[in-house]
Amino acid sequence: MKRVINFQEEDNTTTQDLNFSDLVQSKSQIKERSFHKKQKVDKPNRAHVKAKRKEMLDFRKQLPIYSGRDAIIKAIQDNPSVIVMGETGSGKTTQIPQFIKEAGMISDTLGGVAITQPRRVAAVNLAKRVAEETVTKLGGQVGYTVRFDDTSSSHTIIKYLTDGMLLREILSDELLLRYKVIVLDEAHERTLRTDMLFGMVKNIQKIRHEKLQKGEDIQELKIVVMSATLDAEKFSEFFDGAKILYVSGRLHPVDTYFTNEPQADYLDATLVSIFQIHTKNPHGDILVFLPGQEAIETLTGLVNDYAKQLKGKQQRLLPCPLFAALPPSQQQTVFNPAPKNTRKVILATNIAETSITIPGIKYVVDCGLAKMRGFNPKIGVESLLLHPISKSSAWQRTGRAGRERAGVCYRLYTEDTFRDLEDDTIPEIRRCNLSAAVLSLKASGIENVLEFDYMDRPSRISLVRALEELYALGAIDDTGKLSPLGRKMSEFPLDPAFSKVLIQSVDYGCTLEVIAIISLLSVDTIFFTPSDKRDQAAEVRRKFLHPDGDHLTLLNVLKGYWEVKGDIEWCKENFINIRNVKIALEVREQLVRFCERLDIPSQTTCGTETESVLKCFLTGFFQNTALLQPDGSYKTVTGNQIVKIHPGSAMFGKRVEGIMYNELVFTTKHYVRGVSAIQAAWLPQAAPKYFNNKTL
Ligand SMILES: Nc1ncnc2c1ncn2[C@@H]1O[C@H](COP(=O)(O)OP(=O)(O)OP(=O)(O)O)[C@@H](O)[C@H]1O
Repeated sequence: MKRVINFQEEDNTTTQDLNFSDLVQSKSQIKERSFHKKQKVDKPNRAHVKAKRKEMLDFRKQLPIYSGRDAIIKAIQDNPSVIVMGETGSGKTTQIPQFIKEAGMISDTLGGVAITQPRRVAAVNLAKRVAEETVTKLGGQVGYTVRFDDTSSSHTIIKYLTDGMLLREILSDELLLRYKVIVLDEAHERTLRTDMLFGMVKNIQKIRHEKLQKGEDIQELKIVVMSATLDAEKFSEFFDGAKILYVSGRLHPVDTYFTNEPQADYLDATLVSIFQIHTKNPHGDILVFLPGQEAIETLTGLVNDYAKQLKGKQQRLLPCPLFAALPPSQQQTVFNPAPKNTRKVILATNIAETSITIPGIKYVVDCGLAKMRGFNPKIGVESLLLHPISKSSAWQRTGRAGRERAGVCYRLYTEDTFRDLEDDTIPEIRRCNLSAAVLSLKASGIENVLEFDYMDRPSRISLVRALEELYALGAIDDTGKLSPLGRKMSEFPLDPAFSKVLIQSVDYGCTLEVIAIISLLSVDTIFFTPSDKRDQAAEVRRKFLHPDGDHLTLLNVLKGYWEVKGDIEWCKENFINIRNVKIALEVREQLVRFCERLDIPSQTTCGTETESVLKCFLTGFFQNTALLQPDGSYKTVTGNQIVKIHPGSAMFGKRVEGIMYNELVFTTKHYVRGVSAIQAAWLPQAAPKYFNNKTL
């Protein structure tokens, strides 16, 4: 190891103060009564089930939230909306839905409870846990629904689902009649979808109330908003003066340490901390928060290398990556217990930041950084930059320890740095491209998106830009109404431009190619470029390069991969990132299934007519184009921005009449990625309405 990091214990008076006042502590008066079972249990299992129920009930009773059970039930019964603030791990997400059920507020006839989560991995694992606590089969009383995976059934009355899935359900059940209670969990995250749900669910509650007043046979909708770290007053105000409940206490303590000095290199600091914990601290798995996939992969390699050098009778150290692009089956493996004599070190992005309990975790290492998406609506440039996290994120990260036993959190920044952090992360709705959100609002019947009830209103220019983009894509008509094409686009779990390309691919006869390319573009990169072998990797990969650019180059790699049936040695020799190719192939399968469901023939192929593929992509990306200037630079058709082709592109250093790109990202310069050659004459064909009045 190169060096040691000195940590300083936190100053309890300043950093532990989360303002959890107004304790809900009255002892539960309600007798447990609601573990009635639906499924048949064989006789020999009865004793086991009974014992399991008792064990689970005993566990639940220890959770801080359990003592506030009566007060929580009463608040939900007496108020249309309730905000619940409770420390991480206090039991909000797993217990409140069970309390609601035990109080008889939900049933097959009254409607169930939906609990939204910003991330699928949380929805899946919470449903599994609550099924275990209720000693029922997953998919019975308790289930989950996430993209491409639904374990809920007609008997499910406690359903965990991603915010995106609830938005999708509104498309087919506009008053969410299947639910009596909607729980919006981890509200502090302020994802774009959760923010849209705030306004939509509030509106649905109002409509249901009005209908009830008119004597219609309908249930009031109850709304519960939960988090450990949110501005409760602000939420209460938005939800018409919702009652606020504070739940104090956590199950196990977490000691928090800061570094004495700022750390110049967060990767190095993380590596040193992992080994310090591993060599000096008692047993317990480690959860490390890192900003992105690249950092995770680098560190996985480094941990493996250094672990081999450990002397003596050390436990093994097993790095386990966890990031959104990993296939769900691989994500699930971090929840498995570590093999004997092994310490797991989970290297995760902020997908592990909220809601989840990873068994075995005792130590959390927080590098204090996250990659944040930004969007400049004036020029349509997205950015993905490294940012310090907010205090709220830091507390959530800390809260992943102390869930099964006492824990320790090492923050790789100083206490002064922590004090200077923003309280909350800026809501996504204020910093993202809104075209997908606006399409979704329109599809759920909200005509005037400018006047929608936003908790934090996005800038007018972002909304107008999104409307313009959707109009140009043909998703909305001259009057702003959703077109039949727009409705179809809203059914896809893709950005609007990609959905349009996929729908158009039928006319261009290249759906097979388009699905493959979209899948390959969905991962960071399918190439593997070690820093010490850059030139060798570039040389070896020349054989895949297609003269027309990245889209067809990706297809060439996939063809090569299929020819050798995904041979590992072939991938190594050719510097192909086998794991990312596999992830892309899973996405591909999902998209094929999606097309089948929407009656889109997914097998049409243009064979060697590759021009069709590029023309087809242009129907979605005609605004992401740039033309060659006399001085050799490229200037965007929309926005007149000078852009550079990313060095990793097949088009790098080439001069062609025009280029189309999938992404324009600002990192150190305005770089375009996913680039292919086009002809200016193709543009009016791809988007006649848009280019009608433009001179190219
Ligand atoms: N999958 C699991 N395996 C083991 N224990 C679990 C699991 N899920 C939850 N628990 C236990 O239940 C407790 C309560 O978890 P729950 O998710 O309900 O808390 P929470 O208040 O919603 O936390 P957060 O704010 O972090 O989402 C945890 O602290 C942990 O002890």
